[in-house]
Amino acid sequence: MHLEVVTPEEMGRVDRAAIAPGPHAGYGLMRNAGAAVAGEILARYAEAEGFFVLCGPGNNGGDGYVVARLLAERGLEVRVFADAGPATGSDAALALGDCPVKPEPLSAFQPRRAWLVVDALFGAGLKRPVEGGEAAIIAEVSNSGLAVVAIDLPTGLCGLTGKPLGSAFSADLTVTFFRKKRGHLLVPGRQICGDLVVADIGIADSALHAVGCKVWENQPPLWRPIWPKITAGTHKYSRGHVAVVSGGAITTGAARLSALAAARAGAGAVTVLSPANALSINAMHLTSIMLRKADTVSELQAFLVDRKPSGALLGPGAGTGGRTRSFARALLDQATEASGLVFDADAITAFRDRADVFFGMIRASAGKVVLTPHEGEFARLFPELQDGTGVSKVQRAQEAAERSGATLVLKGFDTIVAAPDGRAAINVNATPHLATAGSGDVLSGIIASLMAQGMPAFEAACAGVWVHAESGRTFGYGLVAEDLPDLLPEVLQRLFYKKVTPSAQARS
Ligand SMILES: NC(=O)C1=CN([C@@H]2O[C@H](COP(=O)(O)OP(=O)(O)OC[C@H]3O[C@@H](n4cnc5c(N)ncnc54)[C@H](OP(=O)(O)O)[C@@H]3O)[C@@H](O)[C@H]2O)[C@@H](O)CC1
Ligand SMILES: Nc1ncnc2c1ncn2[C@@H]1O[C@H](COP(=O)(O)OP(=O)(O)O)[C@@H](O)[C@H]1O
Ligand SMILES: [K+]
Repeated sequence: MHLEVVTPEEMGRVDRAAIAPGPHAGYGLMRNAGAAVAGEILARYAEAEGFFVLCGPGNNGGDGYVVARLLAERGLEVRVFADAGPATGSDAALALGDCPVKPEPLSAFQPRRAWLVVDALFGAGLKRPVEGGEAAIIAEVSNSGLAVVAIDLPTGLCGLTGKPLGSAFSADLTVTFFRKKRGHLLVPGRQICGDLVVADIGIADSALHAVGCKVWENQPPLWRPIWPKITAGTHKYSRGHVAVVSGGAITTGAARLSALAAARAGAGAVTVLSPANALSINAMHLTSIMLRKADTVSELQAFLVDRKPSGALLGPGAGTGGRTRSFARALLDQATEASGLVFDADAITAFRDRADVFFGMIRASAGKVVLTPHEGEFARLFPELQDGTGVSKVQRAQEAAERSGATLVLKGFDTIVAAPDGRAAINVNATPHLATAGSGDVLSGIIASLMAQGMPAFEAACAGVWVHAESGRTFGYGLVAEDLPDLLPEVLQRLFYKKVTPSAQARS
């Protein structure tokens, strides 16, 4: 499985590198692309009574002419619609020349029951909002309810941002080539694409080297090889010790959710640091998790010196005032290279008017730092990068990571993890069932735990986001945040399952 996710511009560079060898290599790739699309159509829509192929003026339209030819050569009923023809001498012009079906104008299009629409209007070359004749035909097809197969990208979907540019098709199936594009995975693009198939059209993997892609789909191969190992010599503190800062008497639940999640994710010891006024309520609800009083910075510092936790989490239920800010400073100041620090929820909001101070503290810290904002919290620290600016969610997270010096987890259905060095991952296994109070507290606890166990920040964040989402999917309807930590063992068994025979002796 290839996990790189490219931009349309990067794909263009890959295409150009692939077609450099000869004058007809471009048309060769186009024929392969069209054959891949036709193959998927025949496999999935064999019962269609006919095929409308809508072709644009560029190479996406060229792919469409290839599909039309291949379907027509099988004796199937095919009608092609196009307004502007391809540029003379282009690959698309060669494809049109080989196509036995004469194009009709878009205005002649009329839906017919049981026919399939093949969308080859615009793909990676979409440059401006879709309007006019193309917008009209998109509306007509949408109203007709006919199934749509999109070539490369549904027309109107921006392959970079995942957002529509003007009118856009909603496809049932999208067939793209070589690698997924960001717009296929970001919302709403992911929904607009329908099923997504990535076809091999003969471009060598090495063509990616020149592009230096640093964005991946978040899947276990990215981080499973460095998931913390346990052996016969492991003891509880060598598995990582996580400190979770609790809020006051009526906001303690969030920290306990995080603490339990940290323990379930493998930390050998977890301590809740509680204000005096919440000690008894925390004590009543904690069993394997330890508890220590920490009202002041000096009490926190004494704990850090005394117990040397390898991870800490500040934010869930912590409050947005001076205690949270001074605790953040103490954690960052005393961190070593082995320390993993997560700042979530209130710890992010506490710095809303002092973002640059916070970023300065993060940069000066020796620790591995992860910030886990949802869009609202993100906008408080990075108002100029908030959603709606036309910039993709991947780029917003990358810029925020670079600016803050922390690994960013920008949450949502399409959570982005971005490292300050430009690496980023797009998560794809979340379920809307995760939209429940406290679910983010569980996530931050898992990430703190994985860093405390030695994982680097980017991989810990990617792994945490994936197992958190997988837990949500495993439960489904009725999920509340309390369920998530208890689902982690099942998810981790599936992830690391090893067959054990009855006579096998344990070696590790
Ligand atoms: N070897 C390869 O390269 C391979 C590429 N492949 C295929 O090529 C596709 C990319 O092709 P592409 O670059 O020609 O872009 P494409 O999506 O056809 O659109 C460009 C045209 O549309 C126009 N236009 C844009 N927006 C518009 C709008 N809103 N409203 C109206 N017009 C608009 C734009 O006009 P212009 O701005 O130049 O005036 C230009 O004429 C890719 O998606 C894949 O399917 C495969 O064959 C595999 C091998
Ligand atoms: N619609 C959704 N689809 C998938 N995941 C979601 C959705 N809404 C929220 N989530 C996930 O649920 C978690 C919620 O975190 P957050 O908003 O911080 O909640 P809380 O503060 O209540 O703990 C995040 O991991 C987020 O990515
Ligand atoms: K298309």
